Amino acid sequence: MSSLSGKVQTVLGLVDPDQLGRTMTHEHLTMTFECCYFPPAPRDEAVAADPFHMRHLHWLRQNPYSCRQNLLLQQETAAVRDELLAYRKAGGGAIVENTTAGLDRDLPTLRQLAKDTGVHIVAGAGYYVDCTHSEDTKRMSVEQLTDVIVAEVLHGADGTDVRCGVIGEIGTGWPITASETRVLRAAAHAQAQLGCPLIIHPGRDPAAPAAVLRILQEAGADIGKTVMSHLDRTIFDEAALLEFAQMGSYLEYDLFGTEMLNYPYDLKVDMPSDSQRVQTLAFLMKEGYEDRVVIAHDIHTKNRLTKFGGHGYSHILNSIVPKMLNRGVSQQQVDKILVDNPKRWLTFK
Ligand SMILES: CC(=O)NCCS(=O)(=O)O
Repeated sequence: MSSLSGKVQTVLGLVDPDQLGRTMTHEHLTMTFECCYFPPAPRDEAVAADPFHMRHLHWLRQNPYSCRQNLLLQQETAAVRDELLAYRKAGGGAIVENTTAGLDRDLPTLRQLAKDTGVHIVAGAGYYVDCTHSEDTKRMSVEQLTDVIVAEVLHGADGTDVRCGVIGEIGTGWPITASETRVLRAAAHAQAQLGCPLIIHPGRDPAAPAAVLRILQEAGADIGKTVMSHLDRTIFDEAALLEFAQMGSYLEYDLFGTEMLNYPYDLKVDMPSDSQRVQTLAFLMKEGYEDRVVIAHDIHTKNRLTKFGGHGYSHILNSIVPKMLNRGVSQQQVDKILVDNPKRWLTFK
């Protein structure tokens, strides 16, 4: 049994799991998403160069990845601080900050935000998707990658003494690359050593989540202590969702607040509305998965902050929870989704 056993590791140190309260399991507070810039249509180039005006709000919400400035969330720390204070007022207690290597993780800023706001912040260890892996990362063996991830949890990451409390989001695309497979195996080995929570960003294909879990399983991961993110843009068919759910990971719906007609990374995808997300949660409750569901907003662009007319980090607490209750999800189930499931997942074995 390690000294972390029975505790949650935040950027300010170990805490008792009961201290977390309502927890968003997938957010970003400071990061860059430049790796996923998607050039605008030629007719939109002028708007994309300067979109932060009321008259462009609709365009920005529909095309968040086509404006370079919008991808620099790390420029908005003061606004994020205000948002976290509002999140606490709305009844929020904790946030899992999923920024890993490749997205400009900034642990000193996370520590300062936790001090300034009183929100418990859990930071992520490991690597994002292949296109962000450095040449060094691509050359590393599974054992070397495992050592890095373990050190990020036990000693601190990026040359700081700020320790990560979760592995991930570990990024994968579709098909899964050789480098991503090595990182997945390393994440599994590190999780097996540490007994810690793990969270995955799957590729954009309905087969991707199960393919990732199979790699993790073979490498000795604890699937019951693993969150599969972004299911709202990945698995649409109910039978396929139930088949995936049987593999035993946590099921994460984490794009609350994102409503767009054309999802640029895969035009075949119809991005669901928040109402459809709530319907899916109600379906999973009916099917008996109340102990396996977690939710969040995955804020990763500026336009989603209230400063820029977005929904902010309190949207779920202020607007989605009432909708869930109105659609047949019980208060006890809401509490499981927001408090009990994140707490169980985040507690080291
Ligand atoms: C930061 C991040 O990876 N967000 C997910 C965006 S996606 O469009 O759902 O892949």
